[in-house]
Amino acid sequence: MSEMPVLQVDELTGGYSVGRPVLHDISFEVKPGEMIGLIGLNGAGKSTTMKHILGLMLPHQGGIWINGKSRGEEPEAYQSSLAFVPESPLLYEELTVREHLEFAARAYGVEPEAYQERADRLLKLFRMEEKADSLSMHLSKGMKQKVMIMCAFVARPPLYIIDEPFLGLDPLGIRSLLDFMLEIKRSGSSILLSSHILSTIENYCDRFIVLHQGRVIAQGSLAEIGEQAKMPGGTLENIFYALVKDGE
Ligand SMILES: Nc1ncnc2c1ncn2[C@@H]1O[C@H](COP(=O)(O)OP(=O)(O)OP(=O)(O)O)[C@@H](O)[C@H]1O
Repeated sequence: MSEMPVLQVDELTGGYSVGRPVLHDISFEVKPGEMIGLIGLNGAGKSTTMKHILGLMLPHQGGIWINGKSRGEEPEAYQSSLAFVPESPLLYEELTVREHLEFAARAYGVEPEAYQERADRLLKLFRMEEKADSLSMHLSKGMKQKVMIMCAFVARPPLYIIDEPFLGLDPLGIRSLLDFMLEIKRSGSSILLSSHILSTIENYCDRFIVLHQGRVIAQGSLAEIGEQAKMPGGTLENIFYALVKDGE
């Protein structure tokens, strides 16, 4: 019997108004310990897919299950099974970095000891120790992005949804995030990651889902989508380019 997916998206049609879907018949799965790259041009539907998974938007058709449960069936279990890193940082200006981490830990019911250990580790990893007691309004753009990332990783849910996390991060921050995501994966959690920086994610994701104009036009490992694009052995960027050009 195959392993139960952490996330199952089945024939999802959805969007911002019922008569005008922007997602059409999207199906894919994320298995435990997998890192999946969701890639597509601007407006392809990556963030909209994520908003549906997060429960911020309701499917017009089809369904979404986390560990076999839909949001309608078990809203609390569903919601506590995922953590989200949004594309642009949303912080409370008058809270410090540490207060943000504490707030996130409390929201996810993280035990104080585990919180302390994780917060110290994350502050060190993202070189934010000196800023731990700074108000978020006094942080640089990249530092704000790091706070969002650290808040998500203070919790240990089975599924992380991460929307274009690299923008604004310096090269050390990008490397720290990639290495940390590998560690999270090894511990059994799964990651759905969207990014335009294809060369960065190429060697880190187990599989890719290529969205184009709200449809999945290819999915699989780099080798598999390379075959689908008739470009075996190609780089992710070349494969992606061939797929979307064909999809026009
Ligand atoms: N709040 C909104 N209301 C109506 N339409 C929207 C809204 N947000 C996005 N859309 C539309 O939905 C479609 C998919 O957009 P989405 O934001 O999911 O793309 P994306 O793949 O995340 O793009 P990007 O790479 O630019 O972040 C686009 O046609 C966009 O215009």
